[in-house]
Amino acid sequence: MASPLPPAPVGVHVRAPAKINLALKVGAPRPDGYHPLATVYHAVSLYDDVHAEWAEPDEFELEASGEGVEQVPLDDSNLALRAARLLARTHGGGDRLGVHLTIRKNIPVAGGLAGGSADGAAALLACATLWDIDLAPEVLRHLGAELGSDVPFSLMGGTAVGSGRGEDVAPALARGSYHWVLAFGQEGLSTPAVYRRFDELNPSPEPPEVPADLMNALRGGDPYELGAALVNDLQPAALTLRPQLRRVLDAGLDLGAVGAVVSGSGPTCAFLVEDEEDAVDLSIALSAEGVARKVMRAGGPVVGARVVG
Ligand SMILES: C[C@@](CO)(OP(=O)(O)O)[C@H](O)COP(=O)(O)OP(=O)(O)OC[C@H]1O[C@@H](n2ccc(N)nc2=O)[C@H](O)[C@@H]1O
Ligand SMILES: Nc1ncnc2c1ncn2[C@@H]1O[C@H](COP(=O)(O)OP(=O)(O)O)[C@@H](O)[C@H]1O
Repeated sequence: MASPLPPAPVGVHVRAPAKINLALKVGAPRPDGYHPLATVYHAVSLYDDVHAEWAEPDEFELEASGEGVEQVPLDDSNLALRAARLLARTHGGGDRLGVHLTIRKNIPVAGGLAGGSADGAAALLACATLWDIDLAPEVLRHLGAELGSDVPFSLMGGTAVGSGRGEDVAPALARGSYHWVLAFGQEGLSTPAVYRRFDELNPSPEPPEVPADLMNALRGGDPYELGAALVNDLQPAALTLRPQLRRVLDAGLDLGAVGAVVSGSGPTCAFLVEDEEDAVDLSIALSAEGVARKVMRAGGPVVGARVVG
């Protein structure tokens, strides 16, 4: 007797990574209010998971659980729901599609780690797979840019240079893998508020450029060079809004990190160390200092949003 066919998949599971900005250079606001950026994104091994399952036609449903879930909007402003609706509207071919999305969060909300963007990217890919909509990666990234400036990078992953408002991404020439320790803040920071404070602190910033020393360090793959080259123009703004972050950064450096930087608009602080052993040591020591809500290890670069299983 022929063996029975495997059951049809009932859903799609996509995993998408957090990012840190190894460099974040910011210019003066454009007429549309966005700031021109020259940034180097780096995807790290801290992930949100999104499951997509069929729902009734025109039904778009969402549930969420995990880290910081009480701060995740469950209405139409959620980036995963927005992604599903955008894809259905633009590439659904007039079909009455529907989806039930389940988000499992590990990336802290409003942490400067692009957790919402990861969910948006994951939902785009999960729905495209579920609904059998075959799109080229650049088309998916183009759709992602409509959701948020960081979403195209969440799809791409790796280490990449971001320009425009951050949505134009191109893989960076980078060697090696890096060990990070991440220190989460007590409360999130609002990205628009940090950009506004940047404007107050920098009335006429230079046009942003990716720092040559950082690109050289990435080409060489040396953590010490990379540690010395980490830079974030939003860091002074984040520090004036959250002065206690200075203590976190200093504690990590005193305890042996080879580099320290606030990730994006903060408040997560990212520490670079030489190897896995140093990452274990630093994460234990930093936890014992009691300066952060939670301390985690992560490696990078990792791939962008991917279907799992
Ligand atoms: C600061 C960065 C650095 O990678 O990351 P996070 O700290 O949020 O993770 C990003 O620029 C955040 O990107 P993202 O969170 O996707 O922002 P968007 O949804 O596009 O925009 C939210 C708001 O941030 C401000 N914004 C964002 C991007 C940009 N280049 N200039 C801006 O001024 C605007 O006030 C905008 O209304
Ligand atoms: N799926 C989502 N997960 C987290 N936040 C989301 C999501 N969808 C929309 N948001 C909104 O996006 C804001 C920024 O969240 P997030 O992407 O986690 O931080 P950041 O922009 O600092 O990287 C949150 O405060 C929340 O209001």
